[in-house]
Amino acid sequence: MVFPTSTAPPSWCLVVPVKLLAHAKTRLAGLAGARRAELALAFAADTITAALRCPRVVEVIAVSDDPRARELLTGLGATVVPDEPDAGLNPALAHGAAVASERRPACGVAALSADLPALRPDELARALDAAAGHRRAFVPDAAGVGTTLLAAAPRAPLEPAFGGRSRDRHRHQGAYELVLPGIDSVRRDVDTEADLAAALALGVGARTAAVLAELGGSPRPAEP
Ligand SMILES: Nc1nc2c(ncn2[C@@H]2O[C@H](COP(=O)(O)OP(=O)(O)OP(=O)(O)O)[C@@H](O)[C@H]2O)c(=O)[nH]1
Ligand SMILES: C=C(OP(=O)(O)O)C(=O)O
Repeated sequence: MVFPTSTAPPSWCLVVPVKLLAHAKTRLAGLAGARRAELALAFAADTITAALRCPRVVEVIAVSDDPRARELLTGLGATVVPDEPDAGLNPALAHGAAVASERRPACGVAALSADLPALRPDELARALDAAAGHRRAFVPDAAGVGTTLLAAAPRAPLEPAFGGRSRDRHRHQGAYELVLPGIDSVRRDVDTEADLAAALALGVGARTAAVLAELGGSPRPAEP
């Protein structure tokens, strides 16, 4: 997207939900065994590292009660807030969005899945730039069933409806569906071993690559 020279591109505050690692990525238990929590944390860390490198992103707010996640993600530069009201994914996202709006009232707020280990900052910028023209907009996941990014303009309510077939839910709510070329890494969430193979083909971040290497694979890290 081209912005007039006198106008800065819109800035965004991202909200990234990270549930207790012991309960995360259960569909990867066969692959990761006892390292499943480690792998879930690596996904979140790579997602947030890429998000923080995106020039449109001024702050990443991780919503998590997991002590290991809180420590690592704070060290990466995220702002970490408690998982309130402790009522599941969408209430956690609404809480993070409220914190984001209070801290950054001039910014758009976008919820981003924590399981995007191949995420690239330039592709995230492309998606956020496309979202900027809309009150609410979303990116469907690679399978076309769920959602990986839900964005709201400054002062617009986020109204997250993630979980299961959230693509249909967000569409029926009236959020604009972003259908764009060149955002594969934003859409590539990883729930299953097949998803992970697809993410590896795109190139995963360093922390995911390291955990997979310890598990015996030979992943291809993403370009910096
Ligand atoms: N803070 C917070 N994040 C959540 C909660 N539930 C899910 N998430 C996050 O939402 C995203 C999607 O999570 P799910 O699909 O429910 O679970 P998952 O751990 O990815 O995978 P499965 O165990 O295979 O279902 C991930 O980033 C999770 O960390 C919650 O109650 N609180
Ligand atoms: C929560 C979601 O993702 P998943 O369950 O696929 O991780 C979603 O797509 O709304």
